[in-house]
Amino acid sequence: MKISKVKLTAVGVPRHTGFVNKHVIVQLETDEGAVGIGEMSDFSHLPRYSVDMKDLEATLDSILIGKNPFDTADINRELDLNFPQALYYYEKGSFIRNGVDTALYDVCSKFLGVSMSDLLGGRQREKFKVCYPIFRHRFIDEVEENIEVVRGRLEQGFDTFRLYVGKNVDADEAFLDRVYSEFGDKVTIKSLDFSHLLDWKDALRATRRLAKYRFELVESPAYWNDFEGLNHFRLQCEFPISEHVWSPRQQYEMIKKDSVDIFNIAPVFIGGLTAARKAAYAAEVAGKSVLIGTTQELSIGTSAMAHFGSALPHLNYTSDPTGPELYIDDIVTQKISYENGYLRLPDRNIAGIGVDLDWNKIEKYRVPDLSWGDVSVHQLQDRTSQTRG
Ligand SMILES: O=C(O)C(=O)C[C@@H](O)[C@H](O)C(=O)O
Ligand SMILES: [Mg+2]
Ligand SMILES: [Mg+2]
Repeated sequence: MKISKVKLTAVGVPRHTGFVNKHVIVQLETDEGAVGIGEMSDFSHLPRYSVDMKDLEATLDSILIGKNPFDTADINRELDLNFPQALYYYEKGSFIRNGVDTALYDVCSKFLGVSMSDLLGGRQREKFKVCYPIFRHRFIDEVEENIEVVRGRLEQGFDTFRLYVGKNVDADEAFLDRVYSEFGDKVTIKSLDFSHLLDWKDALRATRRLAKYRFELVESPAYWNDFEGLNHFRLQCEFPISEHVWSPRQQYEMIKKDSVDIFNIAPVFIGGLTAARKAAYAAEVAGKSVLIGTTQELSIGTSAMAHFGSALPHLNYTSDPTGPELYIDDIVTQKISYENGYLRLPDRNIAGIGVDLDWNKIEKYRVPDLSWGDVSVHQLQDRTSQTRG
């Protein structure tokens, strides 16, 4: 089997918060007729550093056409050379590599007539627990809006939430207080996520202040790539620490400096399923736990993560992929499904990734390019369409 064509299509899909995220759908056509799909998810991070779609399609054509899609190691090596790791969380080269790598696994599993999970280690589970995000409070009056989100999602079966914190700790505290007084044991707060906004000492002060409330772990409580800072935090904090993995080098440093307890692994941030599997094996060798993170993918990206997560032996904490619930719509015929707060894998009898493109939806949300108008830092950090300063 040989790759004969690469097609990229950009879509802009709004979230319930009003914020529109742009994603690129990848189609890899082959001379055998099988077509693989993938998703380069959420280009809204760093919007002013924009990728030219035409140019990218031509580059991928030149790398991929004529290649056997089963040569995932060789193709990933070449993608790595063209879109190298940059030791940065939101590096767009990783998003690009991820979209292509997903499509490779999809086309190979479709060709073989097996579920994508069968190429990723098989299935230890048919579903795994996920949590719903509560985006960062800037103003105290956002607390009630977010309590409303908890109320609504709880009714849908999501009983576990994660909270972005660190910008207005009074509001963070007020939110936790309201959550536990209204919902008590019905609700679990999985994590406080500082998103690298604070120096580790400031993050430690805020964590100590919020520690009277129940939560399971603390994420990204230091500036990015501050491996020693994370280690200092970890040794002084009773909660397990998680950090996203965005390059093999960064993961190596975190292992060497004993910076974390849990690696938050998302294929989009490490550049593909192949890279994510390596990161998961490295975590296992180092004796660390894993959870699956997210950039808030649509159903294609989320399905790929469901397959990836099905085989992980040390998926010990609640994971994050809830994108299909955050967006007002999707671009597949049948969305990936959630049940009582669990992400369900597509049926094992379905060959490939388990979701199909819906071209009516794609036409509805199609955008010509990945460029952005004016967006504020707050809108980007807080994933909202609100322009309040
Ligand atoms: O755990 C995280 O950190 C995220 O989920 C990052 C978010 O910014 C996410 O990528 C989003 O787009 O909401
Ligand atoms: Mg995070
Ligand atoms: Mg994102």
